[in-house]
Amino acid sequence: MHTPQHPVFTSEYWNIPQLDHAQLPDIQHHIDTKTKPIGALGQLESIAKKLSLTQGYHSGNYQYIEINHPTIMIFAADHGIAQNGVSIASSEVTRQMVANFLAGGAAINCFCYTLDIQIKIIDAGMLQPIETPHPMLINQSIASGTADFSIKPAMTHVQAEQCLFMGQQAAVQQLQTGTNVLGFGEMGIGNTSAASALLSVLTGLPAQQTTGIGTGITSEQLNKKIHLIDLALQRVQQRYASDTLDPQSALVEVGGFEIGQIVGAMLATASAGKNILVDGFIVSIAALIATRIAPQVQQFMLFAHCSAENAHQLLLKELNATPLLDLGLRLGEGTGAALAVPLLKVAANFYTNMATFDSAQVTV
Ligand SMILES: Cc1cc2ncn([C@H]3O[C@H](COP(=O)(O)O)[C@@H](O)[C@H]3O)c2cc1C
Ligand SMILES: O=C(O)c1cccnc1
Repeated sequence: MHTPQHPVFTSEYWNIPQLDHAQLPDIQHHIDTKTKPIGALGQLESIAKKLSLTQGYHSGNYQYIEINHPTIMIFAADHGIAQNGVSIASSEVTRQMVANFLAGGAAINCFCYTLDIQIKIIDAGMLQPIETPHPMLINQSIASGTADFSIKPAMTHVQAEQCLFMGQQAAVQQLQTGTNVLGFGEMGIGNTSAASALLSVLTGLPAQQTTGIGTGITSEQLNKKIHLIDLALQRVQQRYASDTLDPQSALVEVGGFEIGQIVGAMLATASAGKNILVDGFIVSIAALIATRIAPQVQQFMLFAHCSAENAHQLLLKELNATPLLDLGLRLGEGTGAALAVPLLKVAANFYTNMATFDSAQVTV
C-alpha cells in the first residue's frame, strides 16, 4: 500500500547547512556590549541571534546583518473540500482574490506597500488560471484544485512530489534576485480545513482540537467541518493502520497544492542558507511538514505571529516556536509575515550599528 519515499521527501535531497552554534557565545557578547541593560531588547535579541547565525555562516562576519529585498511569496490553490460549504466563501474567491493581489487592492498589498516589501503570487493549483501575464504572477499550477479529501486522497504521490519541486523552483528564482528573507503567505478557500486535517494526521490530535472557524463560519458549519475531517481521518486510519502519517502521505491524503509548494519553497530557502518568515496557521502547517522532512530547516525559520485560529497555538507548540506578534489576525495572505519584517530590520540595525559601552563611553 505504501509508495516508496521519493528523494524529494528526504533530508539528504535538501542538504540544508548545519549552522555553527559554537558562534552563539560571541554573538551574545556582541549584543551585550551594546549601550543597554543585558537582555533589554527582548525578542529583538533572539531575532538578531538567528539572523547573525544564518548570515555569518556564509559571510564569515558574525557582527553584521542586513535585510535585503524582503519578499512575500503568496501561493494560491483550490481545495475540493470547499464544495461542502466549510468556508464563508466559495472557491471562486481564490481566483478573485489573486486578481485583487495583482491589482494591488488586498490587505497584503497595503502592508507590503507601506513596508517596502516585494510580492510574488504563485498559482500552485487554482480551479481556473489567470491567463493574462503579470510581472507579479508565476504560473506553476499542479492541477485545477485538489480532490475532496473527505472522500478520497487530495492528490497523487506524483503531484505531492511536483509540489515540492515547483515550490523549490519559485524560491530559487526569487533568491537569485538577491532577496535574503522570504516570507510565505497563501490564498485558497477551504485551506484551513486542509491545514487542520494535516495537523491531525501529523500529530494524532483529534479533529475537534485541530479545527477552527477559519474565515469565520457558523457553529453549524464548524460541526460539519469537524465531521468531514473526521471522515478523512477514518479513511486514512483504515488505509495506513496508523494514527500518524509521514509527510508525503499526509500531503497526498489531506494536503493542498499551495501548502505542498510552500514546503518545497521553505526547504529550498534553508538549503540556500536564507531566512524564512512563517505566517499564520496554514503556512505553519507547511513549516511543520518541512521540519518533518528535514529538521535542520527550523534553524532558518522565524515565526511571525500567532493567529486567532485556535489550533495555531497547538501547532506552534508542536514546532516549539515562539511567535513574534499576537495581534488577533486570522487572514493569511502573508499579512503576519509582512508585519514582522520591520522587526527583522530593526534587529539587524541595532545588532550592526548600535554603539557599544566603549565606543559611546557609557559607564554602567
Ligand atoms: C475575501 C477573503 C480574503 C482572504 N484572504 C485570505 N483568506 C484566507 O481565508 C482562506 C482560509 O479560510 P477558509 O478555510 O475558511 O476558507 C484562505 O484563502 C486564507 O488565505 C481570505 C478569505 C476570504 C473569504
Ligand atoms: O492563520 C491563518 O493563516 C488563517 C486563519 C484563518 C483564515 N485564513 C488564514
